[in-house]
Amino acid sequence: MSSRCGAFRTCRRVLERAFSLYKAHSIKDMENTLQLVRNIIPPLSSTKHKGQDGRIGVVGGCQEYTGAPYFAAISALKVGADLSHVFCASAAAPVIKAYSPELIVHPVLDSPGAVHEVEKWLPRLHALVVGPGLGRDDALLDSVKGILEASKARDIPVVIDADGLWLVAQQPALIQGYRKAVLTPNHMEFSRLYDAVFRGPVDSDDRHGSVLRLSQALGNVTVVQKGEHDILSDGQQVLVCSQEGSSRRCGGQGDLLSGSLGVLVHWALLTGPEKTNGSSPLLVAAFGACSLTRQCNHQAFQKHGRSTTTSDMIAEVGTAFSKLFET
Ligand SMILES: NC(=O)C1=CN([C@@H]2O[C@H](COP(=O)(O)OP(=O)(O)OC[C@H]3O[C@@H](n4cnc5c(N)ncnc54)[C@H](OP(=O)(O)O)[C@@H]3O)[C@@H](O)[C@H]2O)[C@@H](O)CC1
Ligand SMILES: Nc1ncnc2c1ncn2[C@@H]1O[C@H](COP(=O)(O)OP(=O)(O)OP(=O)(O)O)[C@@H](O)[C@H]1O
Ligand SMILES: [Mg+2]
Repeated sequence: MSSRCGAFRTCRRVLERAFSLYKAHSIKDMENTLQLVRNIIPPLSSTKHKGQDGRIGVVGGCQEYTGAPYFAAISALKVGADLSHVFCASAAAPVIKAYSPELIVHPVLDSPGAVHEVEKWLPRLHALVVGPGLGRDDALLDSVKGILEASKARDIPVVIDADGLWLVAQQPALIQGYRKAVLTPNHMEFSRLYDAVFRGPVDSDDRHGSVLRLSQALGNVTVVQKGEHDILSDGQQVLVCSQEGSSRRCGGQGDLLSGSLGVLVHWALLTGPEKTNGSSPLLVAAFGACSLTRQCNHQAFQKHGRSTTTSDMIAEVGTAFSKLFET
């Protein structure tokens, strides 16, 4: 048998597995995957010290966008991280600090030594969320490139969202093959990434195939395409999250998702694949963050209807988490 033939068969097996999973993704499958999420959640215990359940860093926040990094960082805390840092441009720092005394805010991203300033903290961080409210200034993006390289060198998991995905679309090699990266594109961000990698437009009739292919082309980086249903793949499996949300599409929901995912990724990697039934821990973590965000949206909408905002959703994180994962 030629190696080309073997590769074709392997590829077909992966596709068949992925497609059968997609087709079979019923309420029962959702419940089974939620059970895997429950397995990665660390017990609350009086023997643990501060920091053990997660020290998360968010890289983002500039003059224009201060809400996005705040939403991501506060969501990480509300989900259960012990400490949440924000590394932002100096103009954003006082604003973010004023939103919350709970966040540790470093006004370093636009300083000449930005990479070094963030690198100093990396040994103390369990995961980074890169991109919410980062903006697209070339100098900031250049520093973020250095921060990503430094995180990879230390094997730190990274969730890449928003303008972090803009950077990855310019330079896919930055995360190529880094298995501890999760990308969380919205509709537009996914199209941009797909176009950058395949030099052609997405087939909008084949969302799950597109997500699977993008993950494979990037060397099995986990990809979460957000939308009416969230489609998740690690290049092997495709999962669909259809947890009931609402029709309210206020800005900032994606930031809640990426911040939550920062913590869940850390917990999932600590737990390991034995507890996720062979599925990738990162894929299970991503499914958890998608379900949680949508459940927060659902609960907030029941109370606030059309006036629902992301702050209302963040207020629901505790009860949504208990309902989904602690039943
Ligand atoms: N409070 C804050 O500080 C917040 C700050 N944020 C920060 O803003 C920065 C830019 O992020 P982003 O998401 O606006 O940029 P991007 O993905 O280029 O989208 C731009 C355009 O794409 C389109 N579009 C989007 N979805 C679509 C869909 N489903 N289907 C079809 N089209 C769709 C839509 O185009 P339009 O409809 O206007 O033509 C949209 O206007 C980033 O740093 C982020 O973190 C946010 O986090 C929010 C809270
Ligand atoms: N049409 C939809 N129906 C139901 N839920 C949706 C829909 N579109 C997005 N969502 C949910 O909203 C959340 C955020 O996805 P969205 O596509 O709005 O991200 P985003 O554009 O990055 O948000 P942000 O404004 O924070 O940047 C996800 O949990 C996703 O499942
Ligand atoms: Mg976004």
